[in-house]
Amino acid sequence: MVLEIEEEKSVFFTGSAGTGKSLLLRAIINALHKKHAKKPDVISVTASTGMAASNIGGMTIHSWGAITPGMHNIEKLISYVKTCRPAHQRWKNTKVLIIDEISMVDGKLFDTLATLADRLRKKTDKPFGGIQLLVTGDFFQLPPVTQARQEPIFAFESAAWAKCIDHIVILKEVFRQKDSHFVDLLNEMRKGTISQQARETFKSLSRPLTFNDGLLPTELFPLRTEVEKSNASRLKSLTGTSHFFVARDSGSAPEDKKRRLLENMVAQGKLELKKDAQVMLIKNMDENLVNGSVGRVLGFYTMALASASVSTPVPSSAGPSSSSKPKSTSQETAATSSSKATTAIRNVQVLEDGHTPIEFSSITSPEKENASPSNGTPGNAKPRSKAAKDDELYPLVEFLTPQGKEIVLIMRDEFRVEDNEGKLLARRVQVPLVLAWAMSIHKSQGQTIQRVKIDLGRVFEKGQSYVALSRAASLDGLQLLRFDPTKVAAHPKVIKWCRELEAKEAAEAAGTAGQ
Ligand SMILES: Nc1ncnc2c1ncn2[C@@H]1O[C@H](COP(=O)(O)OP(=O)(O)OP(=O)(O)O)[C@@H](O)[C@H]1O
Repeated sequence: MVLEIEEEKSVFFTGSAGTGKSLLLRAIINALHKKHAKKPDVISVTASTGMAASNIGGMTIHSWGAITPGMHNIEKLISYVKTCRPAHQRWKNTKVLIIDEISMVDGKLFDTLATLADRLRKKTDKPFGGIQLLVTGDFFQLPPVTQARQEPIFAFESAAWAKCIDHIVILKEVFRQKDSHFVDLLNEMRKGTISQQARETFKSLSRPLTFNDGLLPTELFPLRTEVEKSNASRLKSLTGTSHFFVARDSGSAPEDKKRRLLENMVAQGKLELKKDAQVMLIKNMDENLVNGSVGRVLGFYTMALASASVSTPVPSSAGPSSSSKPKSTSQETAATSSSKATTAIRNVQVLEDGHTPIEFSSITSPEKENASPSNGTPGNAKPRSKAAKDDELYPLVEFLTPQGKEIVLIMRDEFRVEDNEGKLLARRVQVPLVLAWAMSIHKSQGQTIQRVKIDLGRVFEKGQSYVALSRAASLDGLQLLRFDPTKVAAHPKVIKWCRELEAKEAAEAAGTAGQ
């Protein structure tokens, strides 16, 4: 595939859930940015949804191309693009266009993009105006959003697809799930041929999941209202004091538009948390702590106190101030700072009570926090001068990660919406957490979740079941209620397309072997 990309061919790489498409895409983007460091605007990074785009540091395909959703009149679209100078420049300057989560790109939109590229760029015989496409996603996952449950038209059905895509790569090895039995079950779902044995296994997953660390499986729902209801009732049942985090909002959009933009953000306007609340991180920090990591709130502490509780490694002379020993965490070293992660204090050490930060330094209470920590390495903390001023109490969260557990103080982070010209329309500064007893299947796409609960009785759209089930890292971490084989069926158009693709791949492989 590297060769094909270097030869400037347009490539679509796909594979079932967890085969590493996102990881590979990030590596490709990094390599391209390095290669074109002197002319970064020749690389355009986009995705079908805002969430997928933010995970790869890109923008939605609609924003990138200045496309008004639902508008298919090419002349009007061309006139509009020409009034948006940055978008027009992007159309003219881009050499490589990356599109992630292609399964949610409507076939008609794909044709529109191809026509716009032909019309807005210098004349060429090459398809898509000569732009090299690097496209990824899995058509067995969520389909394009349609009006009134109309039949979706997938990108592979568009006239432009066959002309533009030169090379298709199917990734085969699944990395998310280590258990080959689980991988086989998910593959049966993909193909729409679920054996009797697989049915029995799926049915047996209705048992309750219990863990002794207070973290419950995250329940995945098709609708946002169901998610909100479930999280609210769980939070209400906790007896602790509520801590409210009110977002600091700003931006230059007119008030009405700004309100709408802010309402659509994953980060909430008013986040209510309590000790023991189950939460999910909504920003990527590194490979270990990602958008989707689930944890439990241990308590609320200042940044200075948490900074004083980080140790690299635990200094022999500076043990905890009480006789209690540090509770072991999977990572005994403080995290190195990452340019993206500027709003958390990583690897906070706590006492044996499981929630109180150890004070390695001389700081003993929030009141004394102007003192500088002598031993602690404040992980990714902001400079001390800012810390001294910041006396807000932030949630200290114990996250469950693929490497074990990590305790982190989560501070405020920035969420932005910009227009086609890069102007800041809306900005929200908020703690990057949401309640995580429940979440929507839509938001879970792309994530790996250690513990998942799904009620298939609620699922109504093709692809939803596969996305939901394939988020689970293991069968041990999956609870499945009301299993119904008809609810896990993939879209027949996708099954047919995939069979043809695999048959073509097998024929090509046989041809190569026979030469
Ligand atoms: N080559 C690899 N070696 C080891 N682990 C990998 C590799 N590729 C991916 N992983 C891990 O497997 C998990 C799933 O990877 P990733 O999210 O990239 O898959 P995906 O194909 O994009 O999945 P989905 O379609 O469900 O979004 C991640 O935890 C990732 O770190």
